[in-house]
Amino acid sequence: MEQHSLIQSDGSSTTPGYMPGWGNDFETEALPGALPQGMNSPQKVNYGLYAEQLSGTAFTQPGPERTWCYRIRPSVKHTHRFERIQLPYWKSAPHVVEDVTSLGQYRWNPIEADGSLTWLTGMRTMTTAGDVNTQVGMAAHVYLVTESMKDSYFYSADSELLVVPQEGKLRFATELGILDVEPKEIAIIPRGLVYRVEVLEGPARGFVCENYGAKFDLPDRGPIGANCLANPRDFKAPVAAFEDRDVPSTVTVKWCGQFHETHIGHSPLDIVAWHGNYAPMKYDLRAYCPVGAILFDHPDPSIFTVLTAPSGQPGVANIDFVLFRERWLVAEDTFRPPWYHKNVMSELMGNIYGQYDAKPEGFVPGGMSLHNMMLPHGPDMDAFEKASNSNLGPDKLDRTMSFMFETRFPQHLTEFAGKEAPMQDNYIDCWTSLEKKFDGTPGKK
Ligand SMILES: O=C(O)Cc1cc(O)ccc1O
Ligand SMILES: [Fe+2]
Repeated sequence: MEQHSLIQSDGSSTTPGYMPGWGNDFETEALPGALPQGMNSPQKVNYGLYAEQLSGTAFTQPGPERTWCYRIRPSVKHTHRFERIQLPYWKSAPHVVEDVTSLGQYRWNPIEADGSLTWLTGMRTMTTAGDVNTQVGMAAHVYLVTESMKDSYFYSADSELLVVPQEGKLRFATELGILDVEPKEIAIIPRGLVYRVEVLEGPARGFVCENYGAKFDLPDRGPIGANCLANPRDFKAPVAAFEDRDVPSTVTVKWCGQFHETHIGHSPLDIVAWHGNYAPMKYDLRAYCPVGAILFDHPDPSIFTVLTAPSGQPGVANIDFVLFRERWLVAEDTFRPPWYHKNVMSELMGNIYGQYDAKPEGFVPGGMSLHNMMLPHGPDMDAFEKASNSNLGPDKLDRTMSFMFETRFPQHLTEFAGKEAPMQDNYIDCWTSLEKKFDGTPGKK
């Protein structure tokens, strides 16, 4: 066995296997007969395994999500005494920096990795919103990863993580199995799940939405019906994979915004079989089927929602994850790019690759922008002029993918975002040359 790999039921250690279906009740075993049938908690489990439940929702919540795990050692054996450690670039809400103002339109160039960084040391928080202690809101991060975690594991008690790779390829070796993810794919890592992150192709860069609140779910499609947007079958959970390795290891826990570390004598990725509906997932964004205007006008971008995390108030998301991908533009007599607007929600955008229609220049792959609550924004001068004057045949918006983390809570810049990250100081100039066309006479100008 390779030192840092999981053994799978077919004996291979490098090719992850996946099971389809968002929210499915999965069952999977890496050794035959390891999964109890007909019950969860038999007096003795086969192979001498321990049964352990991982509850991702309150026991009594409608539609509970939980997974039963059958493992070599119970997790409690993994958690002796915790020692506080510092990961100064990973911040949690509430976090308002005195001399950094979040009121403004902001844009950043891609952040580059500096030195050797792991999933933990390479996490750079850009914004935080809400409050991790009351389980509302989110944080937006950029990750820069050059090194695999070695005998080192992590879980977040605070949050589920939505991972949006932009460069490089990562492996999430989790308690429930392996997920490999690369640009144009996403991963969703649930609260409480232990994993290590390995670099398959580096350096790796991407974005993370850390969701402190209720889990991401597929949006209701309303009148769209039962199909399109993100279809449940395109989400994949890993098959069970475990390792039986007795080596000194560390487990880092994120808990109420603080990081603590404990030492254990073995790999915690020791779940041989599991069943349930609380699992990590990956999704290929190329499977997303956009629905949009086919005659005139520009619908609200909620039509491009991939996943939504509810806030408790119907229709008002704690977070929407929205995808602007390749699509045909066919609307007649229409200004086709996003309109100018102010929004009660706060919009953080990232560019995965290509050109975004409202910002042909400056919003580059790996870059980000922030348009906070009720701050006006919209197409830059070039986009406005082009879209106002072009001949409107069917146009393919091709080779492009950007996304938005949109939250009902204002997003506060971290010190890193305000002072260290490559902010474009001249961003708001992209609108200054929009000139007055009005001269009191009717007619289109
Ligand atoms: O570029 C943005 O600001 C995101 C966005 C896209 C869109 O199509 C409509 C509104 C909107 O906020
Ligand atoms: Fe917007």
